[in-house]
Amino acid sequence: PRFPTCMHSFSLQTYIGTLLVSVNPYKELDIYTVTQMQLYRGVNFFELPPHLYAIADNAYRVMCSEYNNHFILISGESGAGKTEASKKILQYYAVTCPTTEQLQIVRDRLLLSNPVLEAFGNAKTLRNDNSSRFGKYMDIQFDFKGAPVGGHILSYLIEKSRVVHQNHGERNFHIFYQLLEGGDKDLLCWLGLERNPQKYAYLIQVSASLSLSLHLTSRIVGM
Ligand SMILES: Nc1ncnc2c1ncn2[C@@H]1O[C@H](COP(=O)(O)OP(=O)(O)OP(=O)(O)O)[C@@H](O)[C@H]1O
Repeated sequence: PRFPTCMHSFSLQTYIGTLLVSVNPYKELDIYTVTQMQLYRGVNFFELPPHLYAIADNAYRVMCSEYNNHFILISGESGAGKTEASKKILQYYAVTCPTTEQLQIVRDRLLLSNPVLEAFGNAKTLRNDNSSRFGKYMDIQFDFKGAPVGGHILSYLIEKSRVVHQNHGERNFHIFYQLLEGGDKDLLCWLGLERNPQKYAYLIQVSASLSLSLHLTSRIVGM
Protein backbone atom coordinates (compact mmCIF):
# COMPACT_ATOMS: atom_id res chain seq x y z
CA PRO A 1 0.00 0.00 0.00
CA ARG A 2 1.04 3.62 -0.58
CA PHE A 3 0.99 5.88 2.46
CA PRO A 4 0.84 9.68 2.50
CA THR A 5 4.39 11.02 2.32
CA CYS A 6 3.98 12.90 5.59
CA MET A 7 3.27 9.65 7.37
CA HIS A 8 5.97 8.61 9.76
CA SER A 9 7.14 5.51 7.92
CA PHE A 10 8.30 3.74 11.06
CA SER A 11 5.07 3.83 13.04
CA LEU A 12 2.46 4.23 10.25
CA GLN A 13 0.88 7.04 12.26
CA THR A 14 0.44 10.71 11.45
CA TYR A 15 -1.49 13.74 12.76
CA ILE A 16 -4.20 15.81 11.16
CA GLY A 17 -4.27 18.63 13.67
CA THR A 18 -4.68 16.81 16.96
CA LEU A 19 -6.31 13.80 15.31
CA LEU A 20 -4.13 10.72 15.04
CA VAL A 21 -4.45 8.70 11.85
CA SER A 22 -3.07 5.21 12.23
CA VAL A 23 -2.66 2.46 9.63
CA ASN A 24 -2.86 -1.15 10.76
CA PRO A 25 0.64 -2.57 10.18
CA TYR A 26 -0.53 -6.20 10.57
CA LYS A 27 2.78 -7.00 12.26
CA GLU A 28 4.34 -6.23 15.63
CA LEU A 29 6.26 -2.96 15.51
CA ASP A 30 8.83 -2.15 18.14
CA ILE A 31 7.03 1.04 19.17
CA TYR A 32 4.84 -0.13 22.04
CA THR A 33 7.53 -0.78 24.62
CA VAL A 34 7.93 0.55 28.15
CA THR A 35 10.85 2.64 26.88
CA GLN A 36 8.53 4.29 24.34
CA MET A 37 5.96 4.89 27.09
CA GLN A 38 8.59 6.67 29.21
CA LEU A 39 9.65 8.66 26.16
CA TYR A 40 6.17 10.05 25.52
CA ARG A 41 5.30 10.61 29.15
CA GLY A 42 4.83 14.30 29.92
CA VAL A 43 6.22 15.43 26.56
CA ASN A 44 4.55 18.12 24.48
CA PHE A 45 2.23 16.74 21.79
CA PHE A 46 4.15 17.74 18.67
CA GLU A 47 7.66 17.29 20.04
CA LEU A 48 7.87 13.61 19.16
CA PRO A 49 6.69 11.58 16.15
CA PRO A 50 2.93 10.85 16.07
CA HIS A 51 1.98 8.07 18.44
CA LEU A 52 -1.00 6.65 20.33
CA TYR A 53 0.93 7.26 23.54
CA ALA A 54 1.06 10.98 22.76
CA ILE A 55 -2.76 11.04 22.51
CA ALA A 56 -3.12 9.08 25.74
CA ASP A 57 -0.60 11.22 27.57
CA ASN A 58 -2.14 14.46 26.35
CA ALA A 59 -5.65 13.49 27.47
CA TYR A 60 -4.28 12.44 30.86
CA ARG A 61 -2.25 15.58 31.47
CA VAL A 62 -5.04 17.97 30.43
CA MET A 63 -7.43 16.06 32.70
CA CYS A 64 -5.02 16.42 35.63
CA SER A 65 -4.40 20.11 35.06
CA GLU A 66 -7.97 21.17 34.21
CA TYR A 67 -9.76 18.73 36.53
CA ASN A 68 -12.32 17.79 33.92
CA ASN A 69 -13.29 14.73 31.88
CA HIS A 70 -11.63 13.79 28.64
CA PHE A 71 -12.41 11.18 26.08
CA ILE A 72 -10.55 9.41 23.32
CA LEU A 73 -12.76 8.38 20.43
CA ILE A 74 -11.43 5.53 18.32
CA SER A 75 -13.17 4.90 15.05
CA GLY A 76 -12.47 3.05 11.82
CA GLU A 77 -13.72 0.23 9.66
CA SER A 78 -13.63 -3.40 10.75
CA GLY A 79 -10.03 -4.58 11.07
CA ALA A 80 -8.63 -1.05 11.24
CA GLY A 81 -7.05 -1.72 14.64
CA LYS A 82 -9.47 -0.03 17.10
CA THR A 83 -9.45 -2.82 19.68
CA GLU A 84 -5.66 -3.10 19.61
CA ALA A 85 -5.37 0.69 19.95
CA SER A 86 -7.66 0.73 22.99
CA LYS A 87 -5.59 -2.02 24.63
CA LYS A 88 -2.39 -0.09 24.00
CA ILE A 89 -3.89 3.01 25.61
CA LEU A 90 -4.93 0.99 28.66
CA GLN A 91 -1.43 -0.49 28.89
CA TYR A 92 0.02 3.01 28.70
CA TYR A 93 -2.05 4.17 31.67
CA ALA A 94 -1.31 0.96 33.55
CA VAL A 95 2.42 1.56 33.26
CA THR A 96 2.69 5.34 33.54
CA CYS A 97 0.03 6.40 36.06
CA PRO A 98 0.95 6.62 39.75
CA THR A 99 -0.33 3.59 41.60
CA THR A 100 -0.33 1.81 44.94
CA GLU A 101 -0.47 -1.89 45.69
CA GLN A 102 -4.21 -1.61 46.29
CA LEU A 103 -4.78 0.26 43.04
CA GLN A 104 -2.98 -2.44 41.09
CA ILE A 105 -6.15 -4.51 41.48
CA VAL A 106 -8.06 -1.89 39.48
CA ARG A 107 -5.32 -1.86 36.87
CA ASP A 108 -5.26 -5.64 36.59
CA ARG A 109 -9.05 -5.83 36.30
CA LEU A 110 -9.10 -3.32 33.48
CA LEU A 111 -6.39 -5.17 31.59
CA LEU A 112 -7.52 -8.72 32.33
CA SER A 113 -11.19 -8.14 31.52
CA ASN A 114 -10.28 -7.86 27.85
CA PRO A 115 -9.61 -11.55 27.15
CA VAL A 116 -12.95 -12.45 28.78
CA LEU A 117 -14.86 -9.83 26.80
CA GLU A 118 -13.16 -10.93 23.60
CA ALA A 119 -13.95 -14.60 24.24
CA PHE A 120 -17.67 -13.88 24.51
CA GLY A 121 -17.96 -10.94 22.14
CA ASN A 122 -15.42 -11.50 19.37
CA ALA A 123 -15.50 -13.80 16.39
CA LYS A 124 -13.70 -14.46 13.15
CA THR A 125 -15.19 -12.57 10.20
CA LEU A 126 -13.99 -12.30 6.62
CA ARG A 127 -12.31 -9.00 7.46
CA ASN A 128 -10.86 -9.67 10.87
CA ASP A 129 -9.96 -12.91 12.66
CA ASN A 130 -10.72 -11.24 16.00
CA SER A 131 -13.59 -8.92 15.19
CA SER A 132 -15.48 -7.31 18.09
CA ARG A 133 -19.14 -8.03 17.51
CA PHE A 134 -20.33 -5.46 20.06
CA GLY A 135 -19.88 -1.78 20.80
CA LYS A 136 -17.69 -0.89 23.72
CA TYR A 137 -17.63 2.10 26.03
CA MET A 138 -14.84 2.15 28.52
CA ASP A 139 -14.11 4.70 31.21
CA ILE A 140 -11.33 4.99 33.73
CA GLN A 141 -11.80 7.05 36.86
CA PHE A 142 -8.82 8.82 38.41
CA ASP A 143 -8.45 10.36 41.85
CA PHE A 144 -7.20 13.91 42.39
CA LYS A 145 -3.61 12.65 42.35
CA GLY A 146 -4.11 11.14 38.90
CA ALA A 147 -4.14 7.53 40.08
CA PRO A 148 -6.66 5.18 38.42
CA VAL A 149 -9.18 4.13 41.08
CA GLY A 150 -11.90 2.43 39.04
CA GLY A 151 -13.60 2.14 35.73
CA HIS A 152 -16.49 0.80 33.71
CA ILE A 153 -16.68 -1.23 30.57
CA LEU A 154 -20.12 -1.15 28.98
CA SER A 155 -20.92 -3.35 26.07
CA TYR A 156 -23.90 -2.85 23.84
CA LEU A 157 -25.52 -4.09 20.64
CA ILE A 158 -23.87 -7.50 20.59
CA GLU A 159 -24.53 -9.39 17.35
CA LYS A 160 -26.71 -12.10 18.96
CA SER A 161 -27.75 -13.63 15.65
CA ARG A 162 -24.18 -14.92 15.16
CA VAL A 163 -24.88 -17.66 17.72
CA VAL A 164 -27.19 -19.41 15.26
CA HIS A 165 -26.00 -18.09 11.93
CA GLN A 166 -22.64 -17.10 10.50
CA ASN A 167 -21.82 -15.98 6.98
CA HIS A 168 -19.71 -18.36 4.93
CA GLY A 169 -16.06 -18.26 5.99
CA GLU A 170 -16.91 -16.75 9.37
CA ARG A 171 -17.13 -18.33 12.80
CA ASN A 172 -19.24 -18.25 15.92
CA PHE A 173 -18.05 -16.42 19.06
CA HIS A 174 -14.58 -17.60 20.21
CA ILE A 175 -15.90 -18.92 23.54
CA PHE A 176 -17.61 -21.94 21.97
CA TYR A 177 -14.37 -23.18 20.35
CA GLN A 178 -12.34 -22.29 23.42
CA LEU A 179 -14.67 -24.29 25.62
CA LEU A 180 -14.41 -27.36 23.42
CA GLU A 181 -10.66 -27.04 22.99
CA GLY A 182 -9.67 -26.02 26.51
CA GLY A 183 -12.46 -27.29 28.77
CA ASP A 184 -11.34 -30.27 30.82
CA LYS A 185 -12.82 -33.70 30.25
CA ASP A 186 -15.08 -33.64 33.33
CA LEU A 187 -16.56 -30.27 32.43
CA LEU A 188 -17.32 -31.33 28.85
CA CYS A 189 -18.82 -34.57 30.13
CA TRP A 190 -20.98 -32.65 32.62
CA LEU A 191 -22.17 -30.33 29.85
CA GLY A 192 -22.78 -33.26 27.53
CA LEU A 193 -20.35 -31.92 24.94
CA GLU A 194 -17.83 -33.57 22.67
CA ARG A 195 -14.48 -31.95 21.96
CA ASN A 196 -14.91 -31.85 18.20
CA PRO A 197 -16.51 -28.55 16.98
CA GLN A 198 -17.34 -30.21 13.65
CA LYS A 199 -20.10 -32.09 15.48
CA TYR A 200 -22.08 -28.91 16.06
CA ALA A 201 -24.02 -27.29 13.27
CA TYR A 202 -23.62 -23.83 14.81
CA LEU A 203 -19.83 -24.16 14.93
CA ILE A 204 -19.06 -25.60 11.53
CA GLN A 205 -17.09 -23.09 9.57
CA VAL A 206 -17.62 -23.27 5.83
CA SER A 207 -14.66 -21.63 4.15
CA ALA A 208 -15.45 -18.87 1.66
CA SER A 209 -13.79 -20.70 -1.25
CA LEU A 210 -15.49 -23.99 -0.36
CA SER A 211 -18.88 -22.33 -0.09
CA LEU A 212 -18.37 -20.65 -3.46
CA SER A 213 -17.49 -23.97 -5.09
CA LEU A 214 -20.47 -25.65 -3.41
CA HIS A 215 -22.69 -22.86 -4.67
CA LEU A 216 -21.32 -23.20 -8.20
CA THR A 217 -21.61 -26.99 -8.10
CA SER A 218 -25.24 -26.78 -7.03
CA ARG A 219 -25.89 -24.25 -9.78
CA ILE A 220 -24.29 -26.54 -12.37
CA VAL A 221 -26.17 -29.58 -11.03
CA GLY A 222 -29.38 -27.51 -11.10
CA MET A 223 -28.79 -26.74 -14.77
N1 LIG B 1 -1.01 -1.76 16.18
C1 LIG B 1 -1.04 -2.98 15.68
N2 LIG B 1 0.09 -3.68 15.55
C2 LIG B 1 0.09 -4.93 15.02
N3 LIG B 1 -1.04 -5.57 14.59
C3 LIG B 1 -2.20 -4.90 14.72
C4 LIG B 1 -2.28 -3.58 15.26
N4 LIG B 1 -3.56 -3.19 15.24
C5 LIG B 1 -4.26 -4.22 14.72
N5 LIG B 1 -3.44 -5.24 14.41
C6 LIG B 1 -3.84 -6.54 13.79
O1 LIG B 1 -5.06 -6.35 13.11
C7 LIG B 1 -6.08 -7.19 13.68
C8 LIG B 1 -7.41 -6.44 13.69
O2 LIG B 1 -7.32 -5.36 14.61
P1 LIG B 1 -8.53 -4.99 15.60
O3 LIG B 1 -9.19 -6.23 16.09
O4 LIG B 1 -7.98 -4.04 16.61
O5 LIG B 1 -9.49 -4.24 14.58
P2 LIG B 1 -10.87 -3.49 14.92
O6 LIG B 1 -10.79 -2.15 14.27
O7 LIG B 1 -11.12 -3.50 16.40
O8 LIG B 1 -11.90 -4.42 14.13
P3 LIG B 1 -13.46 -4.75 14.45
O9 LIG B 1 -14.22 -3.48 14.21
O10 LIG B 1 -13.76 -5.81 13.42
O11 LIG B 1 -13.51 -5.26 15.85
C9 LIG B 1 -5.56 -7.59 15.06
O12 LIG B 1 -6.05 -8.83 15.48
C10 LIG B 1 -4.06 -7.60 14.84
O13 LIG B 1 -3.67 -8.85 14.27
